[in-house]
Amino acid sequence: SGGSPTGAPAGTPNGTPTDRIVATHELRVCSTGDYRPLTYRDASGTWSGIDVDMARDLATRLGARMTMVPTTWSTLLDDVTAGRCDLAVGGVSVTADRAARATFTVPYLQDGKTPIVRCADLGRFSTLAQIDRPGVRVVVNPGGTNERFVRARLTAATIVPYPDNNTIHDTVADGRTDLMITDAIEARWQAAARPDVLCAEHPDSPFDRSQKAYLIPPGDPAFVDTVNRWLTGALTDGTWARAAKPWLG
Ligand SMILES: O=C(O)C(=O)C[C@]1(C(=O)O)C=C[C@@H](O)C=C1
Repeated sequence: SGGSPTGAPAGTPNGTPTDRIVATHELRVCSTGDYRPLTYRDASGTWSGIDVDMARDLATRLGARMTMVPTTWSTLLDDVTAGRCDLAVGGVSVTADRAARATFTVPYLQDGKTPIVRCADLGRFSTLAQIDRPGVRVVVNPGGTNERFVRARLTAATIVPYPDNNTIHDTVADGRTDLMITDAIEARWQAAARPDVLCAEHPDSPFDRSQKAYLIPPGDPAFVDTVNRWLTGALTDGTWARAAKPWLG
């Protein structure tokens, strides 16, 4: 099943998730591995994170094994639309450009952008007016909504691109940069990981609001339904809470 009238695979150049999962019993999960507490790939290549555990639970429910497919924030959408994975997880924000080319599940988290600063600087970089001044160095990981936010909202501050989102917070901690603007769940986690050094500025009242969801290749509404049913259940039956506990306490 799943073939288009021309015989070419439906959905993406690599067929649909449903067809692939039925044929291979494998769930291929794209993730960047650089966004704790949601997705993390350590130096030895071991994956962890709330969304990684969630994807593993989905795979189990599908009778499939999970294979992680490393991606980056700049290439995630192309990897999904090309069908290089069946699902992308790990803090993916619902955006119009992504929704135009692929399909989001129901959202599982509300979030928003907030500064992460040296605790010694708490209160200095709280508002965008305080941040958007000459000489203020704002570090940003490329390719995602963090970059989009700072490039849209800051004109006077110096935007410092930094490629490795697993070590980017070190640049704030040791003074190479002044702050990062990122999702509150990340700001809170990084601040908790380095108490008295890194502080989340106002994570309960972020600059904007966004929703996190999982992203599915286009053209497989049956798979979207399956994942939505699983996700809706997982949010209420304790599956999400169990995945979150080791990270969020
Ligand atoms: O692109 C998105 O949707 C994200 O929310 C991912 C994003 C980003 O905005 O760059 C968010 C926080 C992490 O620091 C890494 C990536």
